[in-house]
Amino acid sequence: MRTIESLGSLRSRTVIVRCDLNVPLADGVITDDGRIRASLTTIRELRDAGARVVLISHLGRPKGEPEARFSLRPVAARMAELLEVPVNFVAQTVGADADAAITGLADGDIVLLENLRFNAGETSKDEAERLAFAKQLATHADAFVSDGFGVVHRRQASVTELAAVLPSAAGRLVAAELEVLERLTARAERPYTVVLGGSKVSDKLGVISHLLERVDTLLIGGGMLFTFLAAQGHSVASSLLEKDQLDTVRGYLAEAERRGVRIVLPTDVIVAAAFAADAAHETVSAHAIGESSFGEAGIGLDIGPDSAAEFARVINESATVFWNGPMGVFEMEAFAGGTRTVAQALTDTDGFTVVGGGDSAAAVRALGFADTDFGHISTGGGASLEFLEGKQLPGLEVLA
Ligand SMILES: Nc1ncnc2c1ncn2[C@@H]1O[C@H](COP(=O)(O)OP(=O)(O)O)[C@@H](O)[C@H]1O
Ligand SMILES: O=C(OP(=O)(O)O)[C@H](O)COP(=O)(O)O
Repeated sequence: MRTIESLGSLRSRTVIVRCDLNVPLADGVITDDGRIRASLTTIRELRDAGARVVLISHLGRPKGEPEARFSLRPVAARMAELLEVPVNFVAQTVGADADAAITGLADGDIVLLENLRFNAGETSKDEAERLAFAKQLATHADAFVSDGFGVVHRRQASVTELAAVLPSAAGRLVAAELEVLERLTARAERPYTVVLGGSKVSDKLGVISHLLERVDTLLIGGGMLFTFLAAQGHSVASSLLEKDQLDTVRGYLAEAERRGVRIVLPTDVIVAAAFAADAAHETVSAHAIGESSFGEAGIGLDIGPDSAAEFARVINESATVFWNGPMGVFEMEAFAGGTRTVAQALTDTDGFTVVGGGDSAAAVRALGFADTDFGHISTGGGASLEFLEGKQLPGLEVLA
């Protein structure tokens, strides 16, 4: 992969840096700045080299037009604090204000543009539209550094097309992530366990068929577990469910059995009356979610204590563990227990452990664990999962 060195001298050159600054926010306040910190190495290096630095990123999933709650403005402020230099924020991604801010940069200056996904071209399915948007982004730039590891699995304008219209290279975060994640591919020490949870269920179900070729055990928690329970014929009441994936999941269960891969599903679940921090809740058998006191209104928001203990036991016996996706709605204390037990097990095991994903990383830090408690904390969840399933990632292919 091309490195920053391949771009030659960057003094007085305008360099666009694609970061993944998609941080969790609560009422406009950043609750975990891990992804901002992870992007600083490349930014500092470019600044020190005398480059004029233009930072771009997405935040959340706005649908091609501006939405105030997804603004990157708070990120610029936090980045300036961490770098201890000004980071100018422009409330526009492309257009006259962005042009003026970029052309006005002096050597070493940094500007952060507004959320890429406020523009339909960024995530368009139409390659010509993505290319047109990438060309707009590239108007005043001399080079492109791709450092948003969390999005390298996305075919989006700022990830793939931008790399084609400018001299481009991988940033230091992307390079560092790949170096560590290599240990989770063919060289992974066995037994190898992958723990899956979170809420991006349809994205993550897709990786399972390839993971079955590579791992010994899959532990399933988070929002994804209900599609598995439903596929086995159990009622899940109002829990998160991907109805159109039931047959696919039945296929995974059969395939796992054929291959001798263990898929461990929770045996107990914490069911709540509503999706709220103070909702009434109770622990029920995973096979009787519909029979909780809340009937069909019940929502499964965490794995139960027996399941968490079983997951911990499997993790402790593993030589390699990759974990993506919280086991429950950890943002609410009543539903953080499963995530806490799994995090503790990763810190206790002698095996090599990797936690991947914006929310998973935020979860372990929010629960009081330190980055050094794990072998590696990856900034990418979906990206690292697709990498370890052996897929060619579009955002990396364009840098080869
Ligand atoms: N049972 C559940 N129902 C609904 N949401 C859940 C459930 N379990 C976990 N979540 C949510 O999943 C989110 C994180 O999912 P995801 O984005 O897939 O993880 P990551 O960013 O680590 O890849 C968290 O905000 C958490 O509240
Ligand atoms: O948060 C992210 O991914 P993750 O939840 O898999 O870690 C990345 O910023 C990618 O975001 P996306 O899944 O909306 O493309």
